[in-house]
Amino acid sequence: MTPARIVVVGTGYVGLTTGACLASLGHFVTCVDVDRAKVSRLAAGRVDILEPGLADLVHRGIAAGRLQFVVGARDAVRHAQAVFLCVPTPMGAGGSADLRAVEAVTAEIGDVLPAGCALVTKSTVPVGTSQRIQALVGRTDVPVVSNPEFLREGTAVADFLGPDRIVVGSDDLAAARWVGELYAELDAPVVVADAASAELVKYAANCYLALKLSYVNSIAELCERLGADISLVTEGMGYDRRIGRTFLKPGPGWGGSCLPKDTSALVKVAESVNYDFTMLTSAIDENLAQRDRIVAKIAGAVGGTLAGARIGVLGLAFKAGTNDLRDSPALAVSSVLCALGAELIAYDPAVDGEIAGMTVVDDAYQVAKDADAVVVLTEWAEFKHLDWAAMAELMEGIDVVDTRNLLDPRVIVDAGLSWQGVGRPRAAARITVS
Ligand SMILES: NC(=O)C1=CN([C@@H]2O[C@H](COP(=O)(O)OP(=O)(O)OC[C@H]3O[C@@H](n4cnc5c(N)ncnc54)[C@H](O)[C@@H]3O)[C@@H](O)[C@H]2O)C=CC1
Ligand SMILES: O=C(O)[C@H]1O[C@H](OP(=O)(O)OP(=O)(O)OC[C@H]2O[C@@H](n3ccc(=O)[nH]c3=O)[C@H](O)[C@@H]2O)[C@H](O)[C@@H](O)[C@@H]1O
Repeated sequence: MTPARIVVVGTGYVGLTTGACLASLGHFVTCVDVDRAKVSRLAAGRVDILEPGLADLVHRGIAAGRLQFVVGARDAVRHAQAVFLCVPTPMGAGGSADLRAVEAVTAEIGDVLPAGCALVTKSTVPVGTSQRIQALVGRTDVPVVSNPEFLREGTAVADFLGPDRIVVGSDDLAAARWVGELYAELDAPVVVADAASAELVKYAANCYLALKLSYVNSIAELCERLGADISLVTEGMGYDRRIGRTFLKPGPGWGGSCLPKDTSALVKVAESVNYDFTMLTSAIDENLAQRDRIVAKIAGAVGGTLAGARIGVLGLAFKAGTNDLRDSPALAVSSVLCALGAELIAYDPAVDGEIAGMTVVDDAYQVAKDADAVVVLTEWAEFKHLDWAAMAELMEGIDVVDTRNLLDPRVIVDAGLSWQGVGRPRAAARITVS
């Protein structure tokens, strides 16, 4: 297709990835943000988030004259053919999606958008938002199109350029199709839908993933109580193509910047049409229960009392491959441990700086020093390859709680330590009698 003039508003995980990737597909993209310092850094080619390939695409886009960064959406959109809204939609008071940023940008640019320019929501927004935006713009010559984004943090560029599908929805189907064509270079099915269906796809997908994870954490709990091994159970389940092999790993609960807020928002959307979405509220409750079970497991590892215990924490990010701490289960577990009186020494390969309630150090061995127990909360591969015999030497206690089932229990036991994971049999340290 002929390259289009595109404006992307918001340069976070989604906006920056969208801008840089659309530029790499040949479009002319202007990225806008309210954060002046961020815009200056990006204009100089400096990318702060940990996303493989993103900095490279930004550099190439700038060098090719197809990508620029500015402050001020109102001026930027005057010649745009499409404006992508990629601003935050966090959990608002009461649990619904907070649409203030989406509405603020719409109000800022509505009257200066050129006729025919598509106003595209890539931010995750509840059903009905397209209509709301259309009403706010108050113009019939500006079609509003929902184009939800499914990328994951840590693999944002690869996900954007190799998506499972592209969803475009609008009550103006021609506009939706045109937005779909902006991705023509990509080899992906395009689902063209009405606005409400497109908006709901996003929540339905994220909430399904959350349901799957809560289910797997529940099965892991059953494994512990019944003497089964979740790694074998999920292996056996995963070969069934109807179930699939991904999103079957138990952990300290699911988190991140989206699953928690999106599950909460969909419960609220359901409430607004008098539907009590008990299946989803159960998944949310189960996620809190999982965190509490993990805390209990850690307490058990230090003899039942966390007060005064020194716990070494490996991993703070909400999953491996990102430095994003938003709604991180690792932080949620840590804050309960801290509230119960534990002393926390933490290390994450992608996180530095101060975090309340813990001492953040810059290598894993410092975490082990004098620790009563070491807890793996994020599944960074490097934790697997630590010298666990050296870790054991440094530790005061012998317990390793591996909430991601990341480590090889034999390696831990060979190092003279005890291992316990989630939903798997424990591997106790061998007692050597001299
Ligand atoms: N993070 C993710 O992996 C994914 C996020 N989403 C959705 O995408 C949306 C954005 O999420 P993230 O990229 O994670 O957010 P983010 O917090 O990383 O970035 C948002 C950016 O928007 C800027 N911004 C805020 N208000 C603005 C305004 N009025 N004008 C211009 N810029 C403004 C902020 O300064 C920030 O740079 C959310 O709705 C989220 O649910 C969807 C798929 C994946
Ligand atoms: O809307 C969004 O923001 C995005 O939310 C998630 O992506 P992301 O937040 O990057 O993280 P995931 O990889 O989905 O992981 C979410 C949480 O589930 C946990 N998880 C994931 C997989 C698994 O098997 N087990 C498990 O505990 C992770 O550790 C993490 O805490 C979705 O996977 C994306 O498709 C979606 O676009």
